[in-house]
Amino acid sequence: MQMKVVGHTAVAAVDLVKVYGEGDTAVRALDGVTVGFDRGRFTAIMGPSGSGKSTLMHCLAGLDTASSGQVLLGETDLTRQPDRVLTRARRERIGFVFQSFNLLPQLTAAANITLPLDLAGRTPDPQLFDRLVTSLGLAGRLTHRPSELSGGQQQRVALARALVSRPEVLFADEPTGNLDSRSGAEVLHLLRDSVRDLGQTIVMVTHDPGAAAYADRVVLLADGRLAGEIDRPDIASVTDALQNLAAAR
Ligand SMILES: Nc1ncnc2c1ncn2[C@@H]1O[C@H](COP(=O)(O)OP(=O)(O)OP(=O)(O)O)[C@@H](O)[C@H]1O
Repeated sequence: MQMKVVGHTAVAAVDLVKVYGEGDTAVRALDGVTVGFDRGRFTAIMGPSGSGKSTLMHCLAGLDTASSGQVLLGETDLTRQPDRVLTRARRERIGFVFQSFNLLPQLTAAANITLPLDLAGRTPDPQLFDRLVTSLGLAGRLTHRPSELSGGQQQRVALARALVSRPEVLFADEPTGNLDSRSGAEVLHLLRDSVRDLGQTIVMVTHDPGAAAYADRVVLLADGRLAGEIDRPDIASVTDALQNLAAAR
């Protein structure tokens, strides 16, 4: 199946299949998923454990290769690129925020934020850097090392690091999974602000209906297939949808 790339789609999966293993033990983690993610929108991917959320995100982000189907990042079909192009796309076009903050302990917050750009030989845009550290509440923390920062502050450094390169898509994998509820809410607010203020596109995997309620849209997966979506979700609509999916199993 060919999908026409429309200008407002930042990243899309087209009839995406991912099979782990072979023969009797093969697992069809993605079973023909077609879904697009609009530019400048915040989408959460949800579904029961084992439904394929992480696999979908990893394939969309070029961290894993699909068995068949396409992943379109803008106009680039990531499934047809050699490793070096994939590596460049991950470095230059995609941002990541993970549950574990993945900061380098020996570097200051400022050096962690600019590290990917430094490695790529690019100079950070000073205005964007200042705007991000101010809006993320990090201005007074730039010379601190990760061990001198709270979990919430470390995740905000990771967010600044992801945003400072102006990625086409920011992928967030359970970004609040290691945070207390107050720091988690702060990070979710900041994700939403980056969509509103910078036009950032965000795709987030989460188990938490409270986190998903910050998104503009929820995409539901079950057994490796698309199982519905919710526009302008709130906690009640997401909780109901997840309960319906669990009851249907
Ligand atoms: N590397 C792997 N090798 C074999 N099977 C795998 C591998 N990674 C994932 N799977 C299987 O693929 C299916 C989908 O897994 P995936 O991690 O994408 O689901 P998920 O919805 O993110 O789950 P969770 O909510 O528990 O993190 C599961 O059945 C899982 O066991």
